[in-house]
Amino acid sequence: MALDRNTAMQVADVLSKGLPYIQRFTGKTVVIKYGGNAMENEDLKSSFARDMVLMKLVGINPIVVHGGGPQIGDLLDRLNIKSHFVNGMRVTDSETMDVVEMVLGGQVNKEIVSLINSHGGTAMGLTGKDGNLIRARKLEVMGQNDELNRPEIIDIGHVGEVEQVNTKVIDMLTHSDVIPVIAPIGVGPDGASYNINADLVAGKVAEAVNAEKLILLTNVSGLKSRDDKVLTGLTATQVNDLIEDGTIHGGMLPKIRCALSAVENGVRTAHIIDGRVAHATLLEIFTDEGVGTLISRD
Ligand SMILES: Nc1ncnc2c1ncn2[C@@H]1O[C@H](COP(=O)(O)OP(=O)(O)O)[C@@H](O)[C@H]1O
Ligand SMILES: CC(=O)N[C@@H](CCC(=O)OP(=O)(O)O)C(=O)O
Repeated sequence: MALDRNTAMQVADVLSKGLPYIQRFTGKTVVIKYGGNAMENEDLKSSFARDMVLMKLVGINPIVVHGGGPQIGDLLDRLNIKSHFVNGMRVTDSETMDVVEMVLGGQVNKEIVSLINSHGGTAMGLTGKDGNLIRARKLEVMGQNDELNRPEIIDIGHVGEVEQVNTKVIDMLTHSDVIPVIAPIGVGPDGASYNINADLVAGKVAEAVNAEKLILLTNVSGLKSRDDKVLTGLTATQVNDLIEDGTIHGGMLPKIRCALSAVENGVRTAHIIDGRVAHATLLEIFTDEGVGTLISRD
């Protein structure tokens, strides 16, 4: 059906307003951490997939790193396997690692790949094991030994941190028309699998590819002040102050830490945005206002 003249003018106006952003970001790489709420609702899923396809078509290179904590939790429940977290990391024994690998590398990764492809893109899914994309080492977590009243390293199993990202594999894909979709599983020197927090992987991938932006989709409207207002623009020093005075805590802490590390290691800006808003990624890239918190170097 043809658009009426007014609507057609509005469409032309919106497209034309996107021009400066397309000019600024074409040829640049943007790493997007996708997870949480944005992955559980059909409309949000398809708006995310369309955003990735559109970005690619206007010359931006999107790289998707996904989570899937709730999906791992669901399958563990169905299998009657208990799961708990230390410092925001899932304690991962061998049995849990098998489930993590099945859910992240199989179910969630392939769902995102086919979602993007069904909207006209060409996405390819990888775990950190494919092409040795994410080399990992065991993560050492400090805890308190109450009996001896001193800190000690707690063994949380097959949980890793990123040692190195093989950018050759990513370059191969981004220089073609392919959108890489990465599951946060790392590989150790002996070929073992490591379960890695998806925010950490997104941050390290963004650093390794010198991304223009790291975008972390989450379930709040952005980084908030003590009186619950979204803080729209912050420098690294301001973020450090908010960590020190306790304004940032819980699940936001690891997210913010990897955003900070990213901007301090070459990524131009990091964005914490609301994954519950349709087309959140597009709004963040193609408008000045954005939809969350922008963190930049000092
Ligand atoms: N200053 C803050 N601003 C916003 N959220 C915060 C802040 N401090 C702590 N949080 C908490 O961090 C949560 C986001 O982290 P998390 O639940 O781990 O996100 P995700 O599941 O998207 O990775 C928010 O829902 C909120 O409860
Ligand atoms: C070590 C660790 O905790 N790994 C995460 C990996 C998935 C993830 O990070 O998913 P979200 O981003 O959706 O939370 C986990 O097992 O849940």
